[in-house]
Amino acid sequence: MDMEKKLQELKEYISSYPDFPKPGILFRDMFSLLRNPNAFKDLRDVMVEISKRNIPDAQAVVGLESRGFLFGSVLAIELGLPFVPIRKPGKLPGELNKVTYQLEYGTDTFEIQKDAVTPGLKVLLVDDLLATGGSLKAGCQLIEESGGVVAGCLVIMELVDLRGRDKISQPVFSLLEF
Ligand SMILES: O=P(O)(O)OC[C@H]1O[C@H](OP(=O)(O)OP(=O)(O)O)[C@H](O)[C@@H]1O
Ligand SMILES: Nc1ncnc2[nH]cnc12
Repeated sequence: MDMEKKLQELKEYISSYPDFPKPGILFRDMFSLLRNPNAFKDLRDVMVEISKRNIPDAQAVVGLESRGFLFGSVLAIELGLPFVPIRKPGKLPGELNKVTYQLEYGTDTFEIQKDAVTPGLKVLLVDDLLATGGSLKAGCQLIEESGGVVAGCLVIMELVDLRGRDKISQPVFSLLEF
């Protein structure tokens, strides 16, 4: 596979919306890519190759609600690994671990089911997009506080100017840079 060529082509499928959802935000919409079945398949192939190459020891895929579920679940099936969700508060049953993290204004909470993370479990953490890095950092913290190890993070899009990756101490792999 010519990875660079494929990534260039995939980037063309991402639509951009100025001033959504707030003035000053340039929203990168990956649903325009998912509408094209061949582009979605190519994206899947690239995700699988990058994960196998860089995070070969992953034992589970954890996805961040909600757009992270789309890519995390595809990757889990392709890699033959369990899929585990990290959800916003009040959605998961059973015993939970929680982390509260900072948003631009205020705070939010992520939750994970305690029995989904066995001690030392090596996790591949997946989300659609890395902006300020607050969500991915909170996801890493939650996995590690639950006893797991973040072997690596994979995001489809990275907004490089926001320098979100500087907040994350674990390896971060991104497919499309904006
Ligand atoms: O790097 P950050 O500044 O934390 O931003 C990135 C996060 O923001 C979006 O999630 P959102 O909370 O909008 O959830 P959604 O996937 O449910 O739309 C996106 O899906 C990432 O999870
Ligand atoms: N600019 C952006 N586009 C799409 N999703 C986002 N989540 C956070 N920032 C975003």
